[in-house]
Amino acid sequence: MEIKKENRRWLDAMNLAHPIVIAGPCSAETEEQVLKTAHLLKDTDTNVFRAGIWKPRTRPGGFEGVGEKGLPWLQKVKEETGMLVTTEVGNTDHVEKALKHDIDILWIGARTTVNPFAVQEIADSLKGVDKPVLVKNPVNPDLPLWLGGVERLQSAGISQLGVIHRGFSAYNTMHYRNKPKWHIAIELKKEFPDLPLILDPSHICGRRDTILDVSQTALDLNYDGFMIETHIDPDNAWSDAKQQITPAQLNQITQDLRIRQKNSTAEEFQRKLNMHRKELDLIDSNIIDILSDRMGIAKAIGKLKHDENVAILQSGRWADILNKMVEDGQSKGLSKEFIEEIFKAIHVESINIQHNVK
Ligand SMILES: C=C(O[C@@H]1C=C(C(=O)O)C=C[C@H]1O)C(=O)O
Repeated sequence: MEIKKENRRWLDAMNLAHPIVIAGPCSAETEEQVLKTAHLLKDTDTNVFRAGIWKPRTRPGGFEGVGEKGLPWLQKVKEETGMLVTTEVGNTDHVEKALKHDIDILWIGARTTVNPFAVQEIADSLKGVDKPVLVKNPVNPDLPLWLGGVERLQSAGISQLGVIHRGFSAYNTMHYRNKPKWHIAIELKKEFPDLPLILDPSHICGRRDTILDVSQTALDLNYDGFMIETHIDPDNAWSDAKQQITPAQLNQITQDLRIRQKNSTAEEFQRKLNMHRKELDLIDSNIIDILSDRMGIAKAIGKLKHDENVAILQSGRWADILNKMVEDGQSKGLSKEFIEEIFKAIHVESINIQHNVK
């Protein structure tokens, strides 16, 4: 897949002085709730109004969205506020209805992106339609699957594209609802720098108090903007109540965010940056040397075990190492999560190396 500047023309054409802000309720509930929220958002940095019309719920029986009757409410938002409007489409019927009501931007949700059949059907039903389509990451941390969704749209002739990072389901999410796994978005940005990348902190955080912090991380990583769930009365929202914020809170967040410039040519900045980068290069080489030495020793242990017919995995020893390293790391300001991730990767590689000892 090749992504060109042309694929981000919908965003560039807006000529925004700040990252794009897509805001609005998780779900359209009533016409009054939609319009009240929209009128409050009109006076913030919000550029695009969002509202879920069809809601994919984990279990049946909950509120599954108001359906087609909510689409005219979005049209009214457009007429009365001038904001563009967007909603999620999960099948061809949604696409047809959203187009009939002239929704400006469509997005494909995380639970749809996981299914190539569903994405292909949506892509086919969008043939000849010149509207931006944004693809949320699949619930599982699979970058090729995410990009595959974009590629299916592109192959169907949709040229205005973008992706939304909403985090990934995980067994142990710590304080997130969905783990951000920033490295996946960093990888995506490296491969496709022109593909608009939008953060959905609401689904990553699952709560209100961490939205600013997570959004700032995205700005530090040069994201193009945000999709943030916003409701006039979040506590009484019919879906995702815990993570929605009021328009006033959204306004505060967008004011508190620090927008970074992409780079600086200031001489002193460049001199110091280059110096520190040289230091990092040296340390990175040392890390590789140390890892290679460690794996050499693991190989020797593997040989001993092989000759003595002893199992490779030694859970007690491994648990001791992990505990000790987490403790050591924390005493030096490194987070438990980070140390665990690194040492789990080291352990798996060590096991693989021992496994290959003949
Ligand atoms: C190297 C060993 O084998 C495995 C790998 C370990 C490691 O790389 O530190 C620790 C315990 C074992 O699960 C060992 O038994 O010490």
